Amino acid sequence: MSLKINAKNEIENLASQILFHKKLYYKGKSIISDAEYDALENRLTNLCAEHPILSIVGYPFEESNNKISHSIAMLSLAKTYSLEDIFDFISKNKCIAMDKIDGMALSIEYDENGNFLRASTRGNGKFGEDVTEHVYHIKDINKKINLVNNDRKIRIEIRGEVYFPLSEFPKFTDRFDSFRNAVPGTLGRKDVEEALDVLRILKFCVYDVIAFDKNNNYISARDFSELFSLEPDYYSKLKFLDKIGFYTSISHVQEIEKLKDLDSLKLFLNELYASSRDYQIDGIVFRLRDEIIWESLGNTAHHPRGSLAFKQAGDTAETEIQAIEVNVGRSGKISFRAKLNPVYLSGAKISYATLHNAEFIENGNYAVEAKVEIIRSGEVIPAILRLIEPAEKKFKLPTQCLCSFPLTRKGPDLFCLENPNCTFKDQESLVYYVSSLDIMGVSDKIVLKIREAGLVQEPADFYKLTVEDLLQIEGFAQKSSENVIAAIQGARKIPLAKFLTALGLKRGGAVKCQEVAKKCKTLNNVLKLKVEDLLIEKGWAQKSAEDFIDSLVNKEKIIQNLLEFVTIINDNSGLLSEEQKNHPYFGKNICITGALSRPREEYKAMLEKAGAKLVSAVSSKTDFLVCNESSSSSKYKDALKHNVKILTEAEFSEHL
Ligand SMILES: NC(=O)c1ccc[n+]([C@@H]2O[C@H](COP(=O)([O-])OP(=O)(O)OC[C@H]3O[C@@H](n4cnc5c(N)ncnc54)[C@H](O)[C@@H]3O)[C@@H](O)[C@H]2O)c1
Ligand SMILES: [Zn+2]
Repeated sequence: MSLKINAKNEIENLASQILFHKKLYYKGKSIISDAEYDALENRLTNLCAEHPILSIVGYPFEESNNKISHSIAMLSLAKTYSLEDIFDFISKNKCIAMDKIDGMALSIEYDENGNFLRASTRGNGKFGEDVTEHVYHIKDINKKINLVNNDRKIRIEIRGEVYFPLSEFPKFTDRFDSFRNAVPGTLGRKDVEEALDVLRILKFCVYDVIAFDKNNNYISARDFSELFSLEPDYYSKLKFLDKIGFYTSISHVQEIEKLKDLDSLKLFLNELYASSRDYQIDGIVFRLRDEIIWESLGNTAHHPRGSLAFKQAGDTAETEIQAIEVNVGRSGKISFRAKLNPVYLSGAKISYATLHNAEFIENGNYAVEAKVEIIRSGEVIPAILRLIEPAEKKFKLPTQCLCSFPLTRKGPDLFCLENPNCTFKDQESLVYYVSSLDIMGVSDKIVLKIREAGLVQEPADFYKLTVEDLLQIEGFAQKSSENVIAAIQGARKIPLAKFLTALGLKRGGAVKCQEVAKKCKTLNNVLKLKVEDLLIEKGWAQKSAEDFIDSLVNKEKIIQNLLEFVTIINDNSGLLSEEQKNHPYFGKNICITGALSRPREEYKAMLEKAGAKLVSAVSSKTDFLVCNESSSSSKYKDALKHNVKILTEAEFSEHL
C-alpha cells in the first residue's frame, strides 16, 4: 500500500517537474541539461507510460489571440540515446540521416500562386502563435515560390527550423544568454520593429513540405510525387525543395547505405557530429526514405512513427568535490557551487559545477570529498548528475550569510533577509563597478552572467577571472571569453575619481567623487578623510558626509583587495565634465530605431557617457532620431511630424 502511495507521489512529482522545465525550456530559459530533462521523462515512462504529460507536444506561448490552427498537427520526434535502437531502426527500413537543428519549428504557408501567406510556431502542436509579421523580415524565408506545373492550384506549407547562425552570435551576447533563447526571444517579441536586426540574420532550414488541393484536402505522398514528377522518396523531396529555393541542409543529409554493425554506425555518427555547420544541433534525425511507407505508418499523439532522433548524452566525468562555495544572489538567495578536482569535459576544463540550492545538497548528500558524476551538454553550466560515493562527513549548511547575519530557510532555499545592508547581495554594485569603469565590450549583461555563475563576489574577483572560467558559462565562446578577459585586464589603471565612483559609495555619485578626488589628489588622502573635512566643502550636509565616510569605511576591505590588481592614477578630474559639456549630444534626447550595425546597448552606453538621454518614443522634445532608412514606422512618421532631425547611423556615430 505505502509503496503504491510512494510511486503515486513520485509520478506526481515527476509530472510537475517535467511541466516546470518544459515551460522554462520553450521560453529559452532552461536551467537543466537535456540529458537531465530526458532522465525525468524516462523515469516517468517507466512508472506510468500512459501519463498524459508525456504526450504533450511543446508548450504554448502565453495566452494570446493570435493563434493559428495547424491543419496537420506539428508533432515532436521520438528520441533515443541508444545506438542499438538506431541500428534496429535503420536495419528494418531504408533511411536517411539529417541534422536535428536546435532552433524553433515554423510552419510557412503559401497560397495557390506561391505567395507567402502566413507563418506560425509549433505551439502545442495543434495551435501555434502567428508570427507572420516577424517572418516578413526573415530574409532567408522566401516570400514567393515558383511551383512549375501547378495546374491543380495546390497550396503548400513548408515546415522547418528557424535558427540563429552561430557565427553571428558573438555580436549579440549582451542581448541573449544563449542561442536557444535568441530565437524564441525574438519571435516572441510583440514589437517587431525592435527585433529587426535579429530577424534579418535568422536562417531557416526546411525539412518538410505538405500540400493541399483547391478544396483544402491533404495531398498524399503518392499524389504529391506524381504531381511534381518525383520519386516518392524523402531525398527527392528535399532536392525538390532545394530547387524551388529553400535551404534544406541537404549537404548534411546522408543516405545510409551499408552499416554492418554498431561500430560502423558509431563511426558514421561521429563523422556527422564532427562536420562543421553554422548552427547548433541537438541530435541526428533518422527518417524512412520511402515517403509512402512513412506516411502509412502515421503518428502517435506525440510523434510520427517513421522518424527517430538520436540524441547524444552530454559528456560526463567523475571527480571529487574539493569545496562547497556559497554565493549570495540578488534578493539574498543563497546558491551553492562545488569546486571540483578539475577534469576535462567536451574540450573544456571544468573546475566548478552548480549545486543549485540547500535542498539539492541535502537530498543528494553532497559534501566536501564526495565523489560525483558531472555532466556538460553544451547548454548549461556543468551540473552534478549524481553522487558516486558519499563523503565521510556530511556537509553542514551555513546558518549565517557571508555578512554574518543569520540565514532564513524558505522551501528549498536559504536567504539572507535580516541584513538590509548586506553588501554580498548587492549584485548591482558589481555591475556598477564594471559599467562605471567603461570597460569596452563588457556589458552589464555579461557582468550579471559572470556574477550569476558564481565567479565573482567582489570587484577584485574580476581581475582573477580566466578564459577557462568564462568558457564554463553558457554563451561564452573562446573568442568572446578572450575579449572579455583582455578588456578587464586592459583596464587596470584607473583615475581616482572614476575609481571612487565605481565603488558605488553612498552619496558618492560621479560629480561628488570628482570633487573629492580634486580635493584629495590621492586615494590615501581620500581614505584619511573625516566628516568635518567634507563639511567645509560646498554641497555636503552632515548626513551626506556621514553616509559617504561610513560607506568608504565599510568598503575598506573591498578597496584593499582591489589595490592588489589596479593602479590608481592621481587626480586629473574636472577634465571629464568639460569634455562632456562640449559634446554635441550633451543634454540631448535621442531616439534610435530599426536595425543598426552595432548592438543598441553599445550606443546606449556611449550616449550616456556623452551626457545624452536615450528616449524610446519621438516627440517634440526629441532632438534626434537615428535611423538607417526611411520607413513607415511610427517613430519615423513622428520625427517628420515634429521636425526632429533624422540622422543615419553613420552621421550619428561620427560624434561618438
Ligand atoms: N533542458 C530542459 O529543461 C528541457 C525541457 C523540455 C524539453 N527539453 C528537450 O527538448 C526536446 C523535446 O522537445 P521538442 O518536443 O520540442 O522537440 P524534439 O526534440 O522532440 O524535436 C522535434 C522538433 O525537432 C525539430 N527538428 C529539427 N530538425 C528536424 C528534422 N530534420 N526533422 C524533423 N524535426 C526537426 C523540429 O522543430 C521539431 O518540432 C528534448 O530533446 C528535451 O531534452 C529540454
Ligand atoms: Zn548577507
